Amino acid sequence: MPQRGPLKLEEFQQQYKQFFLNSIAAFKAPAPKNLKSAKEHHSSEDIRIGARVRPLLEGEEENGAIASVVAHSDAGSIDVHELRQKVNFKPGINSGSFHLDKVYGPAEDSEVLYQDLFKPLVKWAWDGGVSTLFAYGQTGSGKTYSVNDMERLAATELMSGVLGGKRDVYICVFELIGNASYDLLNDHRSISVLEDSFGETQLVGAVEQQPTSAEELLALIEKSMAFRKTAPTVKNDTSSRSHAICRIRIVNKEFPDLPDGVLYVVDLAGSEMAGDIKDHSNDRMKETRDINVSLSILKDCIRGRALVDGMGSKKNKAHIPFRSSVLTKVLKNVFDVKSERTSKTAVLACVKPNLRDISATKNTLRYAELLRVDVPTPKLATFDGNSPRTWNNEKLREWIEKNSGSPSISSSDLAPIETGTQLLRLPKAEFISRCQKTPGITAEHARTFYDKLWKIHIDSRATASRNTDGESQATSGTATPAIPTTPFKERLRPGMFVRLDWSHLGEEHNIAMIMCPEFAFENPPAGQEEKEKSYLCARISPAILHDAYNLNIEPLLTVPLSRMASEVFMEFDSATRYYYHMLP
Ligand SMILES: Nc1ncnc2c1ncn2[C@@H]1O[C@H](COP(=O)(O)OP(=O)(O)OP(=O)(O)O)[C@@H](O)[C@H]1O
Repeated sequence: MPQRGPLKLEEFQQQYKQFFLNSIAAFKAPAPKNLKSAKEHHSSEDIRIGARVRPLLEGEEENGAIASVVAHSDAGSIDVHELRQKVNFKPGINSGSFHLDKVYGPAEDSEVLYQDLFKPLVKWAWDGGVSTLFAYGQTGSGKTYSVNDMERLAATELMSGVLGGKRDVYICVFELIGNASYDLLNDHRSISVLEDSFGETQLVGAVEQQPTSAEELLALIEKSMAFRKTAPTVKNDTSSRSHAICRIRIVNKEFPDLPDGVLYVVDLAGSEMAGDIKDHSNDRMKETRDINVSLSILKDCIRGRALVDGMGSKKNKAHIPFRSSVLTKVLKNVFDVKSERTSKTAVLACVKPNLRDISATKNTLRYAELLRVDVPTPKLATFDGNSPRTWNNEKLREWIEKNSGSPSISSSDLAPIETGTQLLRLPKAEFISRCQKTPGITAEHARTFYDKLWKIHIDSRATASRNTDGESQATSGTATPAIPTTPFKERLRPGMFVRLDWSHLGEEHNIAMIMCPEFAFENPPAGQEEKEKSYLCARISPAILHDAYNLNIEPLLTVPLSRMASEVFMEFDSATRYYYHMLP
């Protein structure tokens, strides 16, 4: 019977189910658009973006749900199909494909996902690095299910001793709701996220537990989940309305002075679409908006970090707005480009297969695709014997054999495939344990060799930056020397921050930004030329955020040169619109 008027969506989907399934079977995905040459571009090695399509659940199948998402694990792509009613009331199909680093279909179990995506992160943290797994997706898409399985498998690996070496494991689990944070291992007590004077994020008031077996570790994770705030949403009756963060800190007992490994597992709050929140209370609407804003900032941070890693030496020029949300502030050492530690990140976008949820699925996959940043494949710079960053594996191995003392460290144990840059990125504990695979190499010997490699690297960077400064001076022809060793009073310029030697201003208020010389716009009064040179300066004052400062244009201070004590380095964060101290 030809259709004469519009059908209700559910009826329409059921009536044309077979047409839809046939169209899906006949669909051939087009080649991805804008595919850049693999030689010139690659997705970041340290940030892997994957997606998992969960199976249709029993109840969903009984209710006539239609699977409309097809995962192609080999090709790393997911096809998404939408059944639509044309203007003439006939059925049509809209299909599209998303391309990610890894894709897992409904038939693939969590073990495959663990081996592929999460196990390398667990090993990285065990070796002293920073690793993070994010699970993201619509409510009810399987985030908690996947995260629980990853934690279970990781707990067994971390506590069974198979990873080698002696470590103590500490766990802390907390949740973030808006700007508030709560300890999930300590009766849901409130905790504070603060940055200390070393720039490290501290969870003040959070309790860390030290499990001694996989069972204890899992029991703690389970206990924490019971405290997690849940409230019913339209899509999932026990939807998580908070970001839950499980932080596992791994202390290397053999080298306690080395930085601890950190493994974060972040079960992000379910994202909801406008249609799903229309019946919510104002509080719930605000909560949902906060969640969506924090997910958007997280996206900027993950993309920013991938771009920075891909840009290499230009990294100080990039801005990553990690201070803009509590979630990304907590994960500062994952995103802060000034942190010398290399971090590895995996994102798992979880989606439902149902036709009914296709819009949310497309949003999730679009978000995941945005996180996957193609970066230029680094070209190895011209070989320089004094710069490890320019060494390919062959040159690096030659150098190791000749320079690692007696007995010499086996280069095939220390750097079987790595280039100089890759070896420099290894966590120190991993470097030492690789050296110790050579018989007769002590930890002391390995440490000294690590320091030797790093000394050459740092010297080569200092030389390069001196050369660059020299070049920029020569090309700009400016008389102002750019080398930091020049006394700051000889290179004053508008925008420079200086600490003032005026005790009455107080510790926190004695920094100012130079605007211009005192008589930049008018002639000095007669006799004034003879006096000491002064500058108009704008003072900065502490803001409400910790360690943040405001710039006060009014009233300007007139500061004589003799009252300027030292240069201060500050950076402007456009997201919070505050200034922060930074290292020179
Ligand atoms: N891969 C899977 N295999 C079988 N069942 C799954 C799978 N993934 C999820 N499920 C089931 O789907 C339902 C929803 O999953 P889950 O609670 O993990 O969703 P969620 O994304 O964490 O939702 P929310 O954000 O609302 O907490 C659960 O009943 C879970 O057991």
